[in-house]
Amino acid sequence: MLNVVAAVIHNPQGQLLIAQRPLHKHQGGLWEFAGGKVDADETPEQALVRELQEELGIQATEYRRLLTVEHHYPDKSVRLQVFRVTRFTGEAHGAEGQPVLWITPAQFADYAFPAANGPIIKAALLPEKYHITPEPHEVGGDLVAWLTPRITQGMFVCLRAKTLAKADYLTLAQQVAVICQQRQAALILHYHVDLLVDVPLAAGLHLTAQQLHSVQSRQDLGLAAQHYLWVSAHNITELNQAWCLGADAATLSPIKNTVSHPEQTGLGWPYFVACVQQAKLPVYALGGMLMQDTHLAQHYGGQGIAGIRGLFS
Ligand SMILES: Nc1nc2c([nH]c(=O)n2[C@@H]2O[C@H](COP(=O)(O)OP(=O)(O)OP(=O)(O)O)[C@@H](O)[C@H]2O)c(=O)[nH]1
Ligand SMILES: [Mg+2]
Repeated sequence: MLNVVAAVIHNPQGQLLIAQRPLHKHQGGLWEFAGGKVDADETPEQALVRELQEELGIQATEYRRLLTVEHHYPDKSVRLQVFRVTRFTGEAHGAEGQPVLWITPAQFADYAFPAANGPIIKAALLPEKYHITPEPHEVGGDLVAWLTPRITQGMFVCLRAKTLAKADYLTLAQQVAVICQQRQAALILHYHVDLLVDVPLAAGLHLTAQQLHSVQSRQDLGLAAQHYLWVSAHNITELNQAWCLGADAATLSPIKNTVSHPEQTGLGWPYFVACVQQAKLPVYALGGMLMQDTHLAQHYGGQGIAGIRGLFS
């Protein structure tokens, strides 16, 4: 397996950098995330910094792991360790003569990428906060009315309503799906695997840790490639299982002690750090999170925070 690092690079305008692969190279002519092969004597982090200097003339100064993708092309197998680069010095340009572009998230559909890049593009578009809804009865019964002013562009909204019967959940999901579409937000259905076909506007599915143990593969869930699969995990074993299943992101909980689950002791940030260092998929800290924990979770290697009470404004 060829070890490769690649970088999802952000600029302060919210754009992402893509580069065109030289025609004579593997997957030539297609667009990619800058990066290249990890040398034998290098860590992935060293390779990342070196490749970005060589290919773009920039010095990466703030980055964290995003995901690992293993892909088998007919002629070679690659392991892409992808980083999110959030700060750099210098001006990015095609230092090897290759065309480079800053594009908005909506523009990804306009460019052709190698087959391995599907999950990378999805991960690149993940938000730094994952919004899980309260139960309808916790907000006076009318969750649609409660959500309507709160859903904004780019949000990922996980519709979690364990107290509702399946039929009521479906009705609610169809209503929330329309609001999400209007706001360009992504609706993630929770638990009800078979309802995805009834809510074509939904962007994906969120499995409980218990469901994770009973599902064999992503295919069994009837998900299309563009659907997001989220998983609730509570330890590193479940994070690994989630990656093997082809999940796109996971929550790790409970990080802190919470009012909602007083019987569970928080895992704590040191455990969060240990998990995200080994995880091959984007991880969100969940359990007692407040807005101000976002940067802390990212500093510790997570993609951000997930939450119910602390997150919706
Ligand atoms: N850098 C990069 N490589 C990718 C991406 N997607 C993908 O499948 N690859 C594959 O991963 C491998 C990385 O190779 P590379 O050509 O960038 O390696 P490199 O910069 O060290 O170049 P060189 O040794 O050819 O000069 C290639 O087989 C390429 O097709 C991507 O988004 N970025
Ligand atoms: Mg390269």
